[in-house]
Amino acid sequence: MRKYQNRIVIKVGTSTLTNDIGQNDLRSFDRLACVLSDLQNMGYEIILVSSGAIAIGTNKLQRKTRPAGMPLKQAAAAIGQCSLMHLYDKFFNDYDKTIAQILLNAEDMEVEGKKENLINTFGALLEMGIIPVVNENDSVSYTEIESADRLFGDNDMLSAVVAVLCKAQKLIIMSDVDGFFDLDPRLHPNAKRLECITSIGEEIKTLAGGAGSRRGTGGMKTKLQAAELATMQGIDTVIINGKNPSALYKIMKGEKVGTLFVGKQQ
Ligand SMILES: Nc1ncnc2c1ncn2[C@@H]1O[C@H](COP(=O)(O)OP(=O)(O)O)[C@@H](O)[C@H]1O
Ligand SMILES: N[C@@H](CCC(=O)OP(=O)(O)O)C(=O)O
Repeated sequence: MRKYQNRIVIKVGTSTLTNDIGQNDLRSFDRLACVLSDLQNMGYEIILVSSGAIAIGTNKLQRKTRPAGMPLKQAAAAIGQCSLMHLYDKFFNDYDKTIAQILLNAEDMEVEGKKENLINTFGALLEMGIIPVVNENDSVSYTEIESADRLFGDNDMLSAVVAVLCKAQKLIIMSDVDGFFDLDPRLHPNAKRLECITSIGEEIKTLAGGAGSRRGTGGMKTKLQAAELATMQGIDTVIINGKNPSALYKIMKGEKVGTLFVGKQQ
């Protein structure tokens, strides 16, 4: 697959955008907007895939825990998506950047006409120097929130699908840990980070556990699935800690940060 050398897809998870008591982590939003705007000033084309709608909506509804029933989860996503985009708009605006919202579901990519439209929309936005902010269209697709195998029920996977669709050079997945470890670092303090993974075999898959916080979904399992999809198409995928987005500068310089999954030679 021919790729756009300066195009990068960055995915940020709920665990980075909200704090331990479920409130919006404004410093995280600000740091992220600053670094992504700066990278765009350096000539990179940026596509942001952002989770957070359900958690932010839950917070806005003054509920302590994520709603259990599907209609309420979808309602929370609809409420939270507005706040999420308002926050991004505000922080990116501080750095003179315009953003655009794209809500989509994995099945949209399977319909040829829709796929073409999406490619054209992304292309037009990027050409105008606008930063697309993508999330699942949670209020119309319950499979995205609660599918049994979660293959497409997660923004990790959606970010890989977007990276392939947009022929990105790199996919960066930001989480609340420093990368992919040989054991879940929250449960095993002595777990070791793997710096570079050239092939995602069964051995690696058994190391990936589920979500670490009550706010995150999917954990490393879905990040690994995303890395597998992207690397198969030759897209290097890096998992880093979202609390330190300035690590992105290092990645662009080819320095080792987090865990790199090397894209297959095409
Ligand atoms: N092998 C592993 N290496 C690193 N983290 C892991 C691993 N297995 C499970 N995890 C868990 O995955 C969590 C990150 O995923 P998740 O909770 O879904 O967050 P996010 O909102 O960033 O997607 C970490 O907090 C960690 O507890
Ligand atoms: N679309 C959902 C995100 C679901 C999801 O994948 O969350 P996360 O594991 O934090 O990336 C939302 O915006 O709340």
